[in-house]
Amino acid sequence: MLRLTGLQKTYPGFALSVTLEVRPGQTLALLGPSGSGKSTLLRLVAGLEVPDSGQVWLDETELTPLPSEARQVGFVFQDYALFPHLSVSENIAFGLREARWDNASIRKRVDELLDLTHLFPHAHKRPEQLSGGERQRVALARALAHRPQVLLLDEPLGALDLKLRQELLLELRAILRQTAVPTIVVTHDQSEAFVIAHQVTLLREGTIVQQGTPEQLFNRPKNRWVATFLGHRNVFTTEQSRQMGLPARPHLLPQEALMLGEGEEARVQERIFKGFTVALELAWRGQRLYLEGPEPGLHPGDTARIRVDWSKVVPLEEEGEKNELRELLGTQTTSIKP
Ligand SMILES: Nc1ncnc2c1ncn2[C@@H]1O[C@H](COP(=O)(O)OP(=O)(O)OP(=O)(O)O)[C@@H](O)[C@H]1O
Repeated sequence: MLRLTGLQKTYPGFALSVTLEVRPGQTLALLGPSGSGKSTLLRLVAGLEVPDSGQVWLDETELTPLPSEARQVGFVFQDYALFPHLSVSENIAFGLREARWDNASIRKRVDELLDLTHLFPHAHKRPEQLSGGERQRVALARALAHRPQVLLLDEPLGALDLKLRQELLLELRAILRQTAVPTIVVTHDQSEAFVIAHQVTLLREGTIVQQGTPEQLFNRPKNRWVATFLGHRNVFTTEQSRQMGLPARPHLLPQEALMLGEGEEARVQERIFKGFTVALELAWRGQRLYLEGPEPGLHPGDTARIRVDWSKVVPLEEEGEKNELRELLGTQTTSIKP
């Protein structure tokens, strides 16, 4: 188990302060906007930065006083940092030679990793002869070579184009599940975090805003900032909620709370064809509602009918509001009957 307890680091105009755990075999995705402190957190765990206070623990061992090379941490950097003059096999073997493994053990370990990352056909190529996705896998194999106790991946797919990212994401997920090393993956892409991680930690300006499983975060976002960051539409302020007849606090109306074709009248304002789905924007109770689904046969200017399942509406905290209040209000979800 990897534990960060009261870990703090301050730069001019920025303060990171985190406490979190990554259980054995689990992947934690660190999600947050640019500048929220994701890379700083990884660097603190890797021993590339010294914290102002707090500790990093691996099981019962405190890593904080140990230099980076003594921490048994595997790190994949955003740019992969491969050695350009070495072959794939030599890149993977590099750290093992440095650690004075014997030749037979190195050969065996490199073969295992070439197999795990499907790189056998490319073993003798140099990085410049590889595709972006292949380079990414070499960096991963190299980070895993010395059987690290912790794996840290900083935007592991960030340098790749969208299609390749999607392909490699599932592969990376499979490799991480197979290696079962506690892993922290930094990403700023919520869908990537959801696919890859058992737990997601959402960081904003150096502070953890919310953590939980992907389902917990997505289905029960804490406040409007989290809901919007995770890609939700229909996120309303207290004032907008009041106009719709909801209690006086912010709310999320998730897609599954909205039923088209029955209920109150709403005016279609926008229609966006997206291929597999069609998105509509509806004017309803003084607000704009966003709906996405199968072809509705509706166009701007048409009158639609919409029914809201109030039991599925999610009350949100005002930003900065205390957690206790949310727990109290969580029980009120089903009592909304405007
Ligand atoms: N060595 C440093 N000296 C001073 N400030 C730093 C240093 N490293 C990071 N920072 C600042 O700390 C803040 C967090 O940076 P960090 O790189 O951890 O963010 P991030 O969430 O990883 O961002 P991105 O997604 O853009 O990579 C930023 O405001 C950055 O300017």
